[in-house]
This record gives sequence, C-alpha cells and structure tokens, in this order.
Amino acid sequence: MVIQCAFKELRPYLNELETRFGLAQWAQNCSGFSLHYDDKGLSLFKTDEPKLGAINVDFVTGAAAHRRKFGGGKGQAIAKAVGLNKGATPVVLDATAGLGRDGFVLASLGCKVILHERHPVVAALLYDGLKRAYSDIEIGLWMKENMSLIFGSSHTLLSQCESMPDVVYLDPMFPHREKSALVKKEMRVFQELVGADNDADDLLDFAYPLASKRVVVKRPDYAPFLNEKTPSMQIKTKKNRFDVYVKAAMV
Ligand SMILES: C[S@@+](CC[C@H](N)C(=O)[O-])C[C@H]1O[C@@H](n2cnc3c(N)ncnc32)[C@H](O)[C@@H]1O
Repeated sequence: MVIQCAFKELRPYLNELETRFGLAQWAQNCSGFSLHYDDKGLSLFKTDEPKLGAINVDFVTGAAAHRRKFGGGKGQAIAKAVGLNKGATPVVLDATAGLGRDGFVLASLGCKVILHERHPVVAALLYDGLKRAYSDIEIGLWMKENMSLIFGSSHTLLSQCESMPDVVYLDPMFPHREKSALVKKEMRVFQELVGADNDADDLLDFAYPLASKRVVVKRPDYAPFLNEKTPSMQIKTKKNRFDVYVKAAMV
C-alpha cells in the first residue's frame, strides 16, 4: 500500500499517523490500496477501482453536518435501540467503531461516545476525522467532550475498562449477500480491507458484563444472532436490525 502526502509540510503529521497506528508495517502486507494525505485530510483509495473515489472521515461538513442539524431525532431505530426514546443520554461504548458514523449519530443525539477500532487504516482515518473536528470552531469543543477514540481490539479493551458504560454498541462486519455492484462503495472497500470479523461472537461475552444498561448489536436482517444469543428485543429497519440485550432500565 502506498502512503503519501500532497506537500512536504504535511509529512510530520503523516509520520505521526504511521507511528501511532503502525501503518508502515501494515502497508507492506496490503496491496490494492493507497492512503493520501492533503489539506482535506487523510483519504483511502482502492487503486484498481479509482471510480469509487476517496473514503475519508468528515464530521464537520456534508452529510454529517446535515445529520447533526436535521437528523432523524430520537424516533429513529438506532436511538430507540440504545434507549434514547426514554429521555436518557447514556455513555455509549462503540466497540466496533469503523468510520464512526453510528457513533456520530449517537453523539449528535446527546450520548457521550467512546470509540474502539482495531484496524490500523480505519483507526487512522477515524483519528484524522476526529482531529479535524476537534479543531473546528463550531463543533470542536462539543466533539472533544463527546467523542473519543481508543485504538485497539475490544477483545482486549473491554476486559480492561475501568468504568462501566451504560451501553455497549456492536456493529461487526458481516459478509454481504448482495452482488458487489449493489453494495455501497464504502462497504465494498471495507469488505476487502477489513474482511469479515469472524471473531465477533466473542464480543457479546465481553460486552454484556461491562454494560450497565444494555448491549445493542447491529446486524443485517439475514444475519444470525451474535453468538446465537436471543436478544431481549429487536428493532428492525429496511435492511438491518438492532438486537437489544437489556440488563437494566434506562433512566
Ligand atoms: C461494520 S464496521 C462498523 C461501522 C460503524 N458502525 C459505522 O457506523 O461507521 C465494523 C468495524 O469494527 C471493527 N472491529 C471489529 N471487531 C473489532 C474489535 N474486536 N475491536 C475493535 N474494532 C473491531 C472493524 O475493524 C470495522 O472497522
């Protein structure tokens, strides 16, 4: 994998990312992708499919800004799954953060969100998006208070947590059933870059004792329950469902 920056002035920051996330070591074993850093931030490209364009994390403008200002509110499925329709604003540990989209929706709805991501490239993209958001004049302070990232595997991190979050949120990768052309560009790149999270079943066993109120698992509608454990309730959307494992009432 090629890792490059647009101007030499940007090199120190790229070096910091390479060190923090071990990108250089990872790049040796990964072909077909490139990481490019310029004044818009860090972007990932799939080199054999340039038409897919850049994948990066932008919490400040575009879709994220729109969602923050005009998003679906506490009536949307993810909010109900986490328990926000009961007026609570829980601490949520998003143990499979990805690019932080769900985490950002939850933060926009009033949750404090701690993100865990173990894939070096995904974590670097997320870190870069958070860093740019932290320095934004409008949302910087709020982002710093409500969204933070820990790089590492939740298989280890969940057992080391010192305080109990109200909710642990899980959205591991699951093989897509649809033909690849139909799958959203980001999901296609993720499937190739990250692969299937075949060890995801174990996460429920780490998450359940840790959460004080509930564990929420996002699954495609055709996926089996995580670790074959039947949830307390389900909230369904068109293509996904949220399996909710309730431990205590939200207050
Ligand atoms: C489907 S994506 C999550 C998408 C995310 N919900 C979003 O809205 O952007 C799954 C992510 O979980 C990460 N992941 C899976 N198992 C993990 C673990 N044990 N610890 C940390 N991250 C994990 C994968 O690397 C991948 O980036």
